[in-house]
Amino acid sequence: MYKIIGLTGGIASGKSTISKMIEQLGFTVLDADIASRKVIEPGEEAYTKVKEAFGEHIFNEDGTLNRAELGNVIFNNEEKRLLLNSIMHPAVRKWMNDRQEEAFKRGEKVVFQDIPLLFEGNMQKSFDHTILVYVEADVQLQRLMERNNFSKEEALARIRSQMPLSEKLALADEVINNNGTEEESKQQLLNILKKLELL
Ligand SMILES: CC(C)(COP(=O)(O)OP(=O)(O)OC[C@H]1O[C@@H](n2cnc3c(N)ncnc32)[C@H](O)[C@@H]1OP(=O)(O)O)[C@@H](O)C(=O)NCCC(=O)NCCS
Ligand SMILES: Nc1ncnc2c1ncn2[C@@H]1O[C@H](COP(=O)(O)OP(=O)(O)O)[C@@H](O)[C@H]1O
Repeated sequence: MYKIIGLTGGIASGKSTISKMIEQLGFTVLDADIASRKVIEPGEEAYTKVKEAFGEHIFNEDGTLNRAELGNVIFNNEEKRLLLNSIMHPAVRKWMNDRQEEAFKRGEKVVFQDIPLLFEGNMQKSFDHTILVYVEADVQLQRLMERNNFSKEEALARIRSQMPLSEKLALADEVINNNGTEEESKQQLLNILKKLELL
C-alpha cells in the first residue's frame, strides 16, 4: 500500500529542517515552495496568468518573477493574496502529484509532501497522516526575523496571512514541538515514524 504523509506548519516553524531529516532517512519529500517556483518559470501557464493579473511591475527585466515585489503585494493585501493562490495552487498541486506518481513508479512506498498551507487549503483528506511542525508564536516570529532579516512588521504580515499554529494543533494527526533543539525534534520525528510503522 502506498502512503502519502503531509508535513505542515507555519512560515519558519521548521518544516525544511524536519524535511531534511526525513530525506536523510531515505524518504522522498516534495516541497510545495519548490513547486511554486517551478510553475512560475517563464513559459509556464501560471506565469502568463500571474502577469495578466498582477502586471509587468512584479517581473524583473530578464522576465523572471521579482519574488520580493510580489511578496510585498500579497502579504499586505488579502484580496491579491487569494487571487495569487487561485492561480498558483492548482498548478502547485499538479506539480506535486506528478512528482509523487514518479516516486511511486520508482517503487517508493511512502512520499512526504511539505505544504505550508495544507490546513488553510483544507487538504487533509488527501493524506494518510498529517504531521504539524509546531512552535510558540514568539519563537516563530524570532526565527523568521533572523532567517529572512525581516523587520517585525514584515515578519508579522507574513505570519498573519496564515492560520495561527495554535489552531493547526487541533487539525494535525501528529505534532513535532520544535521549540527546543533540533536534536529533540529529531527524536520526536523518529517516534512518530516508528508509530506510523514507516521505520
Ligand atoms: C509571494 C512569493 C512570490 C514570495 O516569494 P519568496 O519571498 O521567495 O518566499 P517563499 O516562496 O520562499 O515563501 C516563504 C514562505 O511564505 C509563506 N507563503 C508563501 N505563499 C503564501 C501565501 N500565498 N499565503 C500565505 N503564506 C504564504 C510560506 O510559508 C513560505 O514558505 P516557508 O513556510 O517554507 O518559509 C511566493 O511565496 C509565492 O509565489 N507564493 C504563492 C504560492 C504559494 O501559495 N506558496 C505556498 C505553498 S503552496
Ligand atoms: N529546533 C530549532 N532550533 C533553533 N533553530 C531552528 C530550529 N528549527 C529550525 N530552526 C531555524 O529556524 C528557521 C526556520 O526554520 P525552517 O526549517 O527554515 O522553517 P520553515 O521551513 O518552516 O519555514 C531557520 O533559520 C532554521 O535554521
